[in-house]
Amino acid sequence: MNIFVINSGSSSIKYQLISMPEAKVICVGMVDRIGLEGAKIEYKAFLPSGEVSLTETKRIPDHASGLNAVAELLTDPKVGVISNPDQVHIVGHRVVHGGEQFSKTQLITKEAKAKIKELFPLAPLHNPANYLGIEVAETIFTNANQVAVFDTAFHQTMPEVAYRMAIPNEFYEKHGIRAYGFHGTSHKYVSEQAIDYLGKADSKIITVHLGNGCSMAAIKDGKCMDSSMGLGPMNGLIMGTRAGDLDQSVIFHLVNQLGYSLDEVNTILNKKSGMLGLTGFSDMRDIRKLYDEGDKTAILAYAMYAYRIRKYIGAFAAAMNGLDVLVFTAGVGENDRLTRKLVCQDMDFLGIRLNESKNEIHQKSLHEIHSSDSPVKVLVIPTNEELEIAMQCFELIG
Ligand SMILES: Nc1ncnc2c1ncn2[C@@H]1O[C@H](COP(=O)(O)OP(=O)(O)O)[C@@H](O)[C@H]1O
Ligand SMILES: CC(=O)OP(=O)(O)O
Ligand SMILES: [Mg+2]
Repeated sequence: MNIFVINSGSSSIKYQLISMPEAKVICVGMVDRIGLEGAKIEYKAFLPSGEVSLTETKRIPDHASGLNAVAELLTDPKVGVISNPDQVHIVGHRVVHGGEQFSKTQLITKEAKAKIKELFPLAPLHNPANYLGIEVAETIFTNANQVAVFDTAFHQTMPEVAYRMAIPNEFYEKHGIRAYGFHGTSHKYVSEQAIDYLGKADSKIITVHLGNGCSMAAIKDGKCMDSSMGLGPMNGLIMGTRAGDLDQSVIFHLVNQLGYSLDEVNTILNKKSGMLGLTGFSDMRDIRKLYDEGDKTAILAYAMYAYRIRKYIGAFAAAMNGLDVLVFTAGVGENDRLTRKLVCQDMDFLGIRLNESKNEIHQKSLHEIHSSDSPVKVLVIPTNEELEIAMQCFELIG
């Protein structure tokens, strides 16, 4: 059974065609910089005759043209992996916000689509792009089942004490204002990998997902107990372009004293803050270069980025009354040794002892980076949201 997974973001589409149940990747790629100068499509296919990789730079005005271009590559007589779209049996979509309506993977029906649309205001950077991905996929893969896998679903086990906010009850009861948590597919995938690796289902785990968006989860006995993200994917950690936790009075000050509109404040906090606001760059590789040159803004930004993560480690260890495993994942977590080193420094009181030379070795698979006497295991685990989505689709329909 062929499952085509679409991870549709605000300016990119990541995709994989996976054959299940053997979890064999048939092709993988990404459409980047949609609607911007220098848009490109990356495509890598594993054909019986060998591997084919190509990058096409072309105008991609919107998600629809991006997905159509990918579908053309999939069925291309030379580099394609299928002869027509009907050879895709399921299309699995990452949908970021599922609210309280969706705590599980869901077949996409008319009603489900309407509910996903209702959630646009809660994840304005993500859900509209996810929705568009569904609409376009329905026109290309007309005979496939369309399935939604929600970022919020894994976090639905959080206890009320963690997800409720101390504002008047009616806002929760009538309007669903509460913490939801995001990147759940990734937190679920890496925590299950950690449990399998250690052979201990009743572990107390903290997963640290550091990509463009960053979040942490507290996971006890395989269940999510808390998340650093809230109503939308904005708060908690310092991210590429998002501020994370912020004193609410900053918003009122920006509006009432400095004259910004609420829309402008939203753009500032979502797109112009975080590492970008502090250093002028959102990509950690650029910031690392500045850091190595001794740039003071980069040194401070790195210190703040790590400090925020450290505070959440303390909080989540307290929430679970202990900690067995700390997991780093996603682009920064898997690759940036400096971040891991700064996070784990002086965490001895919690039982976290990093082995600095192990931390420096780059490996593309699950590996340990703690010292042999460390009570807490520290693991780097590559995430694979696309594979997790394919597995959940297969479980639902296959
Ligand atoms: N070798 C590396 N060293 C440091 N940071 C890296 C490296 N590779 C990727 N990254 C970081 O990972 C981020 C993207 O992570 P990713 O998980 O792909 O995010 P997203 O899914 O949110 O787009 C980039 O912005 C970059 O900062
Ligand atoms: C939920 C979220 O922040 O997603 P991303 O990291 O893909 O922006
Ligand atoms: Mg991601």
